Formats: sequence, structure tokens, C-alpha cells
Amino acid sequence: MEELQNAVKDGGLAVSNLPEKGRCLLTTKNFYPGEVILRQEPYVCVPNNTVSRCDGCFASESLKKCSACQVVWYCGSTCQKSEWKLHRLECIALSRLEKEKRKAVTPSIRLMVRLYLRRKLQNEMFIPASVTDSCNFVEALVSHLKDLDEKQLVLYAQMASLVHLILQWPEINLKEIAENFSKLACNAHTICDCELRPLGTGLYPIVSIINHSCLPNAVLIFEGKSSVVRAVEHIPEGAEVSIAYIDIAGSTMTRQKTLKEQYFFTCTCPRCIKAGQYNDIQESAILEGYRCKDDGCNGFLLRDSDDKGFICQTCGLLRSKEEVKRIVSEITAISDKELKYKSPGSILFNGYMGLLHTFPLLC
Ligand SMILES: C[S@@+](CC[C@H](N)C(=O)[O-])C[C@H]1O[C@@H](n2cnc3c(N)ncnc32)[C@H](O)[C@@H]1O
Repeated sequence: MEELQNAVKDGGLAVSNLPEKGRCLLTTKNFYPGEVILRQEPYVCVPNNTVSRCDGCFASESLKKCSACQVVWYCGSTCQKSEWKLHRLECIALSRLEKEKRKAVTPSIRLMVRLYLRRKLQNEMFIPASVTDSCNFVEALVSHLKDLDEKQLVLYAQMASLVHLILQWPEINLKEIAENFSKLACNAHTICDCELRPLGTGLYPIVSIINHSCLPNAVLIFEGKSSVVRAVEHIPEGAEVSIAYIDIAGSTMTRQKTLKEQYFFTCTCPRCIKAGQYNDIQESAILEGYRCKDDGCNGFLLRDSDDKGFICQTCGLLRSKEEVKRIVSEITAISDKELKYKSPGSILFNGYMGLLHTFPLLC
């Protein structure tokens, strides 16, 4: 911890512990809107596999496959060389796998394999290590292993077996790998381009100390694979730096549900503590409410706290999730049909079924 403090001290930051949140990143100086709080390279990262991407720069054009492992792509020799130290070991390991099994090597599996390989290379001093760039930080990451349900545990155990098969290191145990998968789920970040399209996943040691707020004072963006945390408002000395882990343009109920399911905590940020208050209901209604329209009621239907369905905030009517889903798909179908008959320039839609959706929503 002391070494970590020294590493962030010069950047005007400090690591602390909060009883209700665990570790957190604090400021030791003022940061102003737009100012960079922190820049960091990934400890490990991988491109996603929705389209083939270069392992070095995540470009998706003019790619060539690694002829040995047949899993990894590069845009040219510069990227291939820059990745070679790590990929050399990964390539040997992947090449040992039967062709069919190689298809099961997802980005998450690769990220874990790379985590172990990087640790090995640093331990053997083939790659330099520093406080903010060494596997030691992985030990301190929260795993929430105890909060996982059986289905998730079984999945992580299966993924751990595949990693074990790829690495073929008798000394690492399956439980440790499974726990590390749980750590990645809570601590790794999706690397996006400037239009917020996901490109890959990376683990950033200091960034993973930053806690969530639905009213964050900072934003995490990416310049290539480098992470950049910038202030979005004046952050005074001694304040906690916070970013948004999830899409915050959702109702309080939806945000709370997502945070609980993915990160296992109940958010108590300034927006969340207003749950159920008049302004919160108005805001949630604008973000994702449906109009009730039952017997002329003009209230908004919002997700109820038990997630059984949607309750009208004016007349109290409960509509099940299935009912809302059905009506939304009926409206979407009519809307699509209407749009087909209208001129391409016109997006007006007059269809109406007693339940009006203000913004696209999920169930
Ligand atoms: C990426 S880590 C953040 C650093 C973490 N606090 C630690 O001790 O390493 C994410 C985890 O931190 C905790 N966390 C993050 N934001 C929180 C918040 N606003 N309130 C409570 N816990 C939070 C949750 O346990 C979450 O799964």
C-alpha cells in the first residue's frame, strides 16, 4: 500500500479505504473540468471478437492471422513485434490446443491466459515490473466470489479448466483461476473508441481502484489502449474520484439493479439516495418511463423494486414485465410497418396503443 501511495502521490492522488466501498482514489490537489487525473496503460488487454482486430492497435482492417496459433490477428509487423514477448508464450500454448478447442478461446480466456503469462515474464524478469505495473495488484482486487450464484461459479470453473489446459502449469490451481475470473468481471474495463464502440477489454491497476457514482466527477475514456481519466467538474482536494461503471441514463431502479447484479453493491450516490422522491420519479420517467393510459390515467409506469413488473406512479396499477414487453413489441411492429409506407425523410409515427414509451427500454 505504501509503494502504491508513493506511485500516485506525484499525480495529486492518494489511495484510501472507505468502510462501505473498500479502496478508493482521493485527490490531494484540485482538478478542474477537462483536466487529466490519470493516464495508464493496461496491465493486460485483448480485443473483442465481434470482428477480427489487431492485437497491437485493435484496428480491424488489412489484418493477417498469426500462422502458428491461428487465433491472433495483426495489422502488420510493427504491432506483431510490439506484442511478441507476450504472444510468443501465448502462441506456443494456443498451438498445443486441438483446432476445435481453439474455437472456445474467447477474449475472456485470452485475458486470463495473458495475465498469467505476463506474471511469469515479470517474475523471470523478461519484462520490467513496477508498483503500478506488476501482478501484485491483482491480489488486492475485489472478487465477490462469495456473492456469485452456482451457475456463475460453474461457468468460472469451466473457464478455469480451459485456462489450465492451455497453460499446462501444474502449480496453478483451478480455484485461483476461477477467483481471478470473478476479479476480472468486477475490475476490468471495456476499451471503447471515441464513439464509445467497444473494441476490447483491459485491466488497468490504478483505474480499478476508482469507485462508481451515478453522478460521477470524472470520466474514463481511451486513447487507443491507454486509459485516460478526466475530471468532468471541479474536484476539490480531498474528494473521492468517481466514474460511472454503467450507462447512467437509466432510471434509479434500473441502475441499482445493474450495479447489484454486476458489481454486488447498493449505490448510495447523490442520485440514488433520492430514490422514490418526486424529482427522482420525474427523472426516471423521462429516462425510461411508459405512460400508463389505464382508464385515462396519464401517470408513468416505472420498474418496481422487486422487479416483478412496472407500477404506475399515479394510479398504482401493476403491469407485468411480460405484458409491457408484449405491448412494446406490438408498438415496434406497427411503428416499423408505418415507417415502411412513409417517405424516407419522415419519421413521424401516429400509432398508439394506450401505452406510450418515451425512450427505448429493456426488460
Ligand atoms: C473496480 S472495484 C473499485 C475498487 C474497490 N473499492 C476496491 O476495494 O478495490 C469495484 C468494486 O468496488 C466496490 N464499489 C465500487 N463503487 C462503489 C460504491 N459506489 N459503493 C459501494 N461499493 C462500491 C464494489 O465492491 C465493486 O464491486
